[in-house]
Amino acid sequence: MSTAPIPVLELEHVGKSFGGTHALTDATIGVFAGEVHCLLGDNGAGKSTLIKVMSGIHQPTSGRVLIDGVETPLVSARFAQDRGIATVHQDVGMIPLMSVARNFFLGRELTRGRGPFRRIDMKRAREISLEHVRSMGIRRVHDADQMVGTLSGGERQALAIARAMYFGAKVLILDEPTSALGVKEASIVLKQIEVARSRGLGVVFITHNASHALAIGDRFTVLIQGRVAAAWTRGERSRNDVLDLMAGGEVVDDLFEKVTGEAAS
Ligand SMILES: Nc1ncnc2c1ncn2[C@@H]1O[C@H](COP(=O)(O)OP(=O)(O)OP(=O)(O)O)[C@@H](O)[C@H]1O
Repeated sequence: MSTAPIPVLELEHVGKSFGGTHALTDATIGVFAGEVHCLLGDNGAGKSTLIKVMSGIHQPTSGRVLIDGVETPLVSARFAQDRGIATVHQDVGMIPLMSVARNFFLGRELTRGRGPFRRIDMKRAREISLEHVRSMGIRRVHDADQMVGTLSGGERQALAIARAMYFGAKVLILDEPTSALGVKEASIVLKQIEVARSRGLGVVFITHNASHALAIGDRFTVLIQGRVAAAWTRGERSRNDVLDLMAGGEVVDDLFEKVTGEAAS
C-alpha cells in the first residue's frame, strides 16, 4: 500500500492578524522534500507574512505548523533555523567588504584550539566555502578570500543557498531571489534551486515572475488578499491558465462578474 508523502513543513489553516488587518486567513500549504513550491501573489497578498510564519518570525493567530507531520510551534526564528528551516532574503544578508569564506561562516565561525588558544580556523573556512560554492556551479569564484562585493547578484544568492545547505537546511525559503536580476543572473539562481531540489531540500520560491515559476515549480500556490486563491501541482494547469492566473485574469473575471452580474467570456 502506498502512502502519501508527508510535507517536511506544513501550515494548516493558518491565520495571522495585525490588529484589524488579516494578513493571512485559513492558509494551508505543504512543502515537500525534493520539490519546489512556488508562492505567487500580488503586492500585499500575504506572501511575506506567510514566510515569516514558516521561518518562526511571526507566530500565527490561528492554525498549526507541522514539521514532518508533527505539530511544532515555531516559537522563534532561531528555533526554526535549528530545525532546518533556512530563509534567504533578497539582499541575502551578506557583508560586501568581507570575503566569501568569512561570509559563509558569519556567526558560526569554525575554530581550532581550546581556551585562550582558540582561534578562527580560516584555512578550513576557505577550503569548505570554496568547495561548496563551486559545487553549486559557481565556477568564477577561485579564491575564498575574494570579497563578496565583487560577486554578481546571482552568485551571492548561490553563496547564501550553499551556506544554508551546508548548515543542514531541510527547507529553503527564497524570498524573491530572481526579482532584481537580469535573465542570465536569474538563470544562475534557478540552477541553484534545481541543485537544492536534487539534494532533497523542500524549496519555497517566492516570485512575481510566471516564467521563472513555470520553469522550476513542482507545486504552486497563489495568495490573494491573504487567502489561498488557487493551488495546483505541475501539469494540472496549462501554461496559459497559469499565466492568466498570475496576471490576475481570474481575479479580473471575478470582479467583472461581481460588477456586471454576467459571467466573463
Ligand atoms: N507587521 C505588520 N503590521 C501590520 N500590518 C502588516 C504587518 N505585516 C504585514 N501587514 C499587512 O498584511 C498584509 C499582507 O502583507 P505582506 O507583506 O505579507 O504581503 P506580500 O504579499 O509579502 O506583499 P509584497 O509583495 O508587497 O511584499 C498587508 O495588508 C500588510 O500591510
